[in-house]
Amino acid sequence: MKNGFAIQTEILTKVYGSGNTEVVAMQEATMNVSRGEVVALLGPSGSGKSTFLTAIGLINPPTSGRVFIGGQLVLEGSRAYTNLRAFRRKHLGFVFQKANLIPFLSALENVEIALEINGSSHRAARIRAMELLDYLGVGDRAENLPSMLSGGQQQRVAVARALANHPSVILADEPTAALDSQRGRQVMELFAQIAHEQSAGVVVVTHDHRALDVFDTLYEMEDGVIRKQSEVVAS
Ligand SMILES: Nc1ncnc2c1ncn2[C@@H]1O[C@H](COP(=O)(O)OP(=O)(O)OP(=O)(O)O)[C@@H](O)[C@H]1O
Repeated sequence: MKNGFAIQTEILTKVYGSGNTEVVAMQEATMNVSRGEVVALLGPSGSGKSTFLTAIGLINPPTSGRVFIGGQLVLEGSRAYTNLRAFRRKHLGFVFQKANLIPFLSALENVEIALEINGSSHRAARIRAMELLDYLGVGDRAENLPSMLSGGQQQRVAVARALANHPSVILADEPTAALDSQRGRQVMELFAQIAHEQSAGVVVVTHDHRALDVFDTLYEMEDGVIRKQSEVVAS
């Protein structure tokens, strides 16, 4: 059952704790991300951005509400409609604030391993990993260990790893926090390029307001509520 959406959420709510320690971290959060759309999710610290991202990333299920990925119902509250680990590996790519590369593997091997875990042969993994590093502009650093790469180069390798299995959804949590503004902008531009060229839905949580023009859509989260930026401006 395919439709034009990479991600759809219906009134996601997340409540942590109970009684007087109860925190409503996310309230009726609804967001539709098309294939090929790159979205920024902004908002102050503690507003619920990570809670939302980890819910659509199938890591931290919502208390209630539904998550669809590629038109398929995957979660309804904490009830899973599929094997979440396998589904995550196949359909989702994650990029974090720090590249989190395996320090004793080369850039190439860091990407290869993501493919081999998913069943690729060593030979096929090597070819695809090299293609990805070239695509991301770090092909010439393939044999280097992460410690020999700059922060921006490491982040590009992390993006290559996230793309390895052709995910339909890419989720990034403050991917430019450790980068200077020029390299941060390049990484944001890369996300836009990936969304447009690979028809993936991309959601980037960011505090970085310097490169917002690369995004198709901006959402703002405040006190657990998500609104599209145009609605924020209009109100
Ligand atoms: N495991 C948890 N148990 C209890 N409360 C939590 C838990 N995780 C998050 N919260 C609370 O939920 C709210 C939203 O947190 P969340 O981490 O989603 O915000 P955020 O917008 O990602 O913040 P930041 O930008 O600082 O990362 C906060 O009030 C936080 O304290």
